Amino acid sequence: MNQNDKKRAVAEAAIKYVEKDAIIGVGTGSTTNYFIEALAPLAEDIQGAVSSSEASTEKLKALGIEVFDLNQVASFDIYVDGADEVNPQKHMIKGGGAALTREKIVSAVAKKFICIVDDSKRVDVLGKFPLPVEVIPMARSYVAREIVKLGGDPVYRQGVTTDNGNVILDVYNLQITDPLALEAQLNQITGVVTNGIFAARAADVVLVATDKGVDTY
Ligand SMILES: O=C(CO)[C@H](O)[C@H](O)COP(=O)(O)O
Repeated sequence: MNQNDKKRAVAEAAIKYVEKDAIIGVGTGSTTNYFIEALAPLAEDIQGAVSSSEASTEKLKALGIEVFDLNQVASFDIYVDGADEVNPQKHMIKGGGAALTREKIVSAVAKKFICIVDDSKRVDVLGKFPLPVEVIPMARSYVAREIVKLGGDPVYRQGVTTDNGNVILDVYNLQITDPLALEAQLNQITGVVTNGIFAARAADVVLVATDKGVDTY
């Protein structure tokens, strides 16, 4: 099975968590795009979605799925999203698609985070994938210097502006042995909007597509 087949398989497996009349939290990225496709036949059965990016919003609306403003929704059951890495504790690195801040906000409101990945994303220790950090543009160089003091190598993601009008620093060479602590520490740097470690809000369920099928943990 190639990687796209695995992404499709794991996205389809997440459909079993979608209940009638539910509002579904929807992430961003190529795996999530397969989930959005799989949601299409259920458009009439669900109330709608809350979305973590302009890109996903556009796709959901094109399928006739209503997209609610998060401020109109006090609570909803599931948030479905991909990840760039996930460890056995269900901590993740996210933000390869630059949507990390809205992903963190929408997933914070969801009762259950369902992470959908192919097996290339499974790791023991987070940090091989460069950690995305969303930064207020005028703070970019300051934040980069502070990250160097923490042992990381930040690289400005050229040509990318987030949906919130900010920039991304991708931080290389971090061995993230304490994801909770590093997530909090990075968020303390003035000018950081958020970082792509999802440990304070880990996944509740991880679905992993392998050659043998979809595992759940
Ligand atoms: O965090 C994300 C976007 O900001 C994505 O979930 C992550 O990058 C995985 O993407 P893909 O499913 O395309 O591999």
